[in-house]
Formats: sequence, C-alpha cells, structure tokens
Amino acid sequence: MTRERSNHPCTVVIKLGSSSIVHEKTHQPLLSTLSSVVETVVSLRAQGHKVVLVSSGAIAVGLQRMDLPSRPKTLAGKQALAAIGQGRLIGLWDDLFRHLGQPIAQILLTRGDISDRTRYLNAVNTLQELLSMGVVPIVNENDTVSVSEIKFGDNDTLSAITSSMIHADYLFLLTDVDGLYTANPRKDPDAKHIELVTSISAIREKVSTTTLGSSLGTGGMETKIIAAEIATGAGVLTIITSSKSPSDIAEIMEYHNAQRFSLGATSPAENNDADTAPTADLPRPRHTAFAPSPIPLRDLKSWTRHTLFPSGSVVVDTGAHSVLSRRESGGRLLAAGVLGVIGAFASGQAVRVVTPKHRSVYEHLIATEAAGVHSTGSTRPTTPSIVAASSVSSSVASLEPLSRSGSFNVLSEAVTDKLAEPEEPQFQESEVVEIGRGLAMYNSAELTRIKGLKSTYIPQVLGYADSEYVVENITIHAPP
Ligand SMILES: N[C@@H](CCC(=O)OP(=O)(O)O)C(=O)O
Repeated sequence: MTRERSNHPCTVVIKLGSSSIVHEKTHQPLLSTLSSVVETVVSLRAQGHKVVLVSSGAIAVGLQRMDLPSRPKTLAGKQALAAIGQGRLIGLWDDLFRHLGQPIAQILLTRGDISDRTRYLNAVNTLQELLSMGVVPIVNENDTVSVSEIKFGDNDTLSAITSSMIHADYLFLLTDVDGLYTANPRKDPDAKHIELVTSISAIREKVSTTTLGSSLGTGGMETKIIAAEIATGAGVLTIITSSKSPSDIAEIMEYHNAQRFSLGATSPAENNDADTAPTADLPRPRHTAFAPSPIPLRDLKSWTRHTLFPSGSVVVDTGAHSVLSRRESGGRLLAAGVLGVIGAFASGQAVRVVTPKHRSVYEHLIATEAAGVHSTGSTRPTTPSIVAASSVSSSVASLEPLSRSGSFNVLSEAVTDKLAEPEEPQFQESEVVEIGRGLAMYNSAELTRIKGLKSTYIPQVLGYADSEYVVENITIHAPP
C-alpha cells in the first residue's frame, strides 16, 4: 500500500559549508552545486515551505578574489578576506536566485548580536518578516566584527541557533560526506553509515568525529554533532547529507514528513524504528537523521542556554541540584539552595549554575566558617548562610524563630548578617562543575547577601524583592 504523501508546510534551514561553495584548491565557486541548491530552494518555496540558507564561503571567495593560496593565520587577515568575499558571495547568490525570480536578503550575525534579548528578538522578527514576505534570508557570521569571544566559531553552530530562533522543522547540514559514519569512510573500509541518531551522547561514543573537514572551513563532524545537539534540543529534525545532490532535500523531507505529519506523530523520537518502518514505501536518500527532542526547550530556555555567554556562576548545593534536575522545579532556583557566587553579573544576565566539584571543597568551606566562630569569639558563625545553606531544611530551621514571630520589623541575627558588607566570593571556577545555565534575577552582590536564605527574607535584606527566585529559566545539562 502506498502511503499518502505529506505536503505539510515546513520551515527549513539549509547550511552549506565553505567546501560546498568553492573548490578546495582553486577557490572557484562550485556553480553546479550552487545552481542546484538554488533550484531546490525555489522548488521548496513553490511547495509552500519557508527556507533560510546559512552560507559560509566569504573567506574562501575572498581568497579567490585576492588570488591567495590559503586562509590567513591572523584573525585580522581572515576578517579582511571575509569583508572582501562576503559582497561577492551574496552577489553570486543573488545572481543565481534572480534568474528564477526569487528575492533574497543578507543577514550577518554574531553571537554578541543575539546574546542581548532585545537584539535577539529583533533578529527573530526580521527573519520571520522576511519569510512571510516570501524572501530567502541568507545568513552568515558577521566575520568583520567577530573576535574570538563573540564568534560562533563555525557556521554549523550558527545554523543550529538560526533554526532554533525560527522554530524550524528541519535543519540540513550539507557537507562533503553523505552522513555520519562510525569511522572515517575515506580511510576505513569498515566504516558504517548511521541512518538515525536518537541519542547524541550515545553516538559520540560510537563514532569518530575526526572524519573529513576541509582546509577551507572551520567545522567538521564534531561541530555538526554539536549543531545537531542544539537544534534537536530545540525540536528541529537535523539532517547531515551530501551537498552534491541538493535535490535530495525534498525527498528527505517527504520521507520524514510521511511519518512526522501524516501519522500524527510529532517526532521520530517517539519511535526508534520510525525512521524506517512507516515509510518503507518511500525511497530513503542517503543521510543521517538526528531525531528532535520530544520535549523541545522553550524559546527563552534555548536562547539562554545556547546564545548567551554566562557572566558568572551561581554555586548551588546538592539539594538544589537534585530539585533542579526534576521537571517540576520549573527551572527556578531559590536563594536557600545557593552556596555562593563566582564573578560579577547583573540581574538579567546569563549565569552558569554550578556545584562544588568535590564534596570536600564544600565541607572545607563549612569547616572554615565554623573556625571563624572561635576566632571571632562569636557565639554563631560569622557567615551563617553557609551553614544554613548546607541543606534546605537547615536553612529553614535556622530562620524559623523569625518566621514564627510573623514580624518583618524584627530581624534575626542571620538576616542582620546579610545587611553587612557583601562577602568576597569563596569559590573558584576550578572547584566547581557546571550543571546548567539560567538567567540571574539578582546581581552577584545581592545574591551574595541573600544566599542560603528563605525567599521571604529577601525584602528585609535587600529592601526589595523582584522575584522569589534568584535564577530562572534554568536548563540543566544532560549527564555526560
Ligand atoms: N563565516 C566564514 C565561515 C566559517 C566557516 O569556516 O564555516 P564552515 O565552512 O561551515 O566550517 C566564511 O563565510 O568564510
């Protein structure tokens, strides 16, 4: 029985690496590949799909223009060549699309551009507007202003972030190999092609990522797996396939759409065999498919996790870690679970959520605090928050008398301590391990003062409380 084919309109991101755009040695544009991509995109558009192209190649085209043999070593050299090549590259795309009456737009992004929520939303709005106008946006990294710390690093990551920004259904990573292999297929005749990936961490152990990669691009299989991790986490079905036959894109979509949309399924991840069984009547063009997460990250969480550079870290105790690992936590952290902060950050900035690497670091801190009791002659620890934060229950217990008094004018000693000068950070980055990321609701100095306290005491310590949580929109990383 032939299954009914799905015409579900999709949003598709297609990424081409430098080695698919220009010849590796001569740096001449690969006109037949580019023309075939253009025909495919125009045909997808005619079927009602929205398409974004992520095109590398500015540096490579710049090399050809300046008749240089290889990528310069210096950052400024690469930036200059990208500035020379980008205009030509977009001109080339425009020429090809113009023959088929398809308008295009150039979008140049840096991670710095979209790590600010407002600018990120502006970029999203522009992309959405262009798509609804029937335009094909062509995205590249804005190499001229990208310096090491604001660089996407490679266009695989940029394409994954783009696909997450516009809630794409598909991300196609077109490259010089037709998918992921267990080993380098050019060197190992026993290398096996992988059709479907449902667990990225499992696949990392199975495959060699040293495969291929040209002298032109910065990506390789490793960056494609990272891109797949970002995109599938945002609910995007990610495909690695060869750039030699871009017309396969439509067939690959048809193959997967038959199960994704005709069968009422939301993703192939619902059924590990779904990649082959339900579409047996359709040909399967050679590719590797990465199943999208059945529970995609919400836009804000995906943005926080992948597009922001954390400005500092919030150290949490094991109790908070285990609560945050549960879905019911809603990705929100209370001050009671905070042991300390590292670095300086403002409210609204992204922070790492970390735990002490070795329990001994944490115990050492408590011991140091306890030693402080004797050296100061005080009857209580000088920084009771550390002791209070050793478990959520102890932090609650230490403040209960005030809580029971019901008076917000009477401050306990613990709270009075919080009104003192902010303490110095007590953890080092080398002593902690990152478990997730989120958005700080208080700045680092404020958080130092309220760490370990019940939320009801925040107004007494700070004089205000914008949120009962200290970090929100936390995404906890999957265990390695
Ligand atoms: N933005 C750079 C490309 C970065 C890069 O090398 O990407 P890729 O070829 O996809 O590994 C350019 O246009 O030359």
